[in-house]
Amino acid sequence: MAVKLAYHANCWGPLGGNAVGVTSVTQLTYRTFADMNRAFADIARAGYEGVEIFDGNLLDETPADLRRKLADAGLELVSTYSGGNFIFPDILGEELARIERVAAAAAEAGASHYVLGGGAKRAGGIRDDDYKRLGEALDQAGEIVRRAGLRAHYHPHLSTIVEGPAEVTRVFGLTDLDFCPDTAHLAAAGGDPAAQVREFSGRIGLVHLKGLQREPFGFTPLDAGDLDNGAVIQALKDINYSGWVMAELDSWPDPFEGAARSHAFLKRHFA
Ligand SMILES: O=C1C[C@@H](O)[C@H](O)[C@@H](O)C1=O
Repeated sequence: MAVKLAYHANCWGPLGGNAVGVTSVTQLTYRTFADMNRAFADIARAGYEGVEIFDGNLLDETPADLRRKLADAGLELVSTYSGGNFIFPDILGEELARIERVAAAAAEAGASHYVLGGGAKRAGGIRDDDYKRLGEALDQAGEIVRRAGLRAHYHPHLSTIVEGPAEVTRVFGLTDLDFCPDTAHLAAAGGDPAAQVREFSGRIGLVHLKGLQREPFGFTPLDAGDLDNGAVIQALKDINYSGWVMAELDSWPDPFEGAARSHAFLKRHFA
């Protein structure tokens, strides 16, 4: 099994959104408020070959500058990540325009994957046809991403309408997109990430792994917390997964130390 190890650059500062997006949804990118040079240097020093960055950080600079910066650090841009509401027809065109802009920049910067999260929860609660709207929007986004030359993946996420295992199974019956399992989000929502890897064995082209501590709630490096990421890696081996494995950790007191610990864990389990 050939896997390559990558790390998300979201751990070197607070996570947030582009403030202009408060009044213009087409500008509503995700971002990490951090020195990306430091993030890239630490990720490479921890032993990873690739990196994922949020769409907002991607659009901060020209694709050529980003490519140069990553090459200097010895890293490959694997993927970018965008969130979206995806269930409101009035703003969907704006969200898709953003995805088109981001996909073009990501492709030019050398990325091969695009991760999408989201599906908004309404003030009045989830409506049954929100899942159909989400599935259709994801397929449209997927087509845009494919045209740019990237592979699109949907990433279930806490606080969206796709959290628990029944919702995960439902949405993948409504979209053709690949499944990007995020072990901590799936487990926190009551799922069994190893079982979900097996359930969607033919549809996984990128994986997000992080540790989860249930009490008090928090994400951890892969060698800590209550979630058995070793069992998930065994499931990936059993389905002959090959490709990028992306470790991540939204925040950690010493981001380099967190990245290095997860790298050691991955090396041990994929050996
Ligand atoms: O998809 C994600 C985006 C962010 O909410 C966060 O960095 C991370 O936990 C995640 O999985």
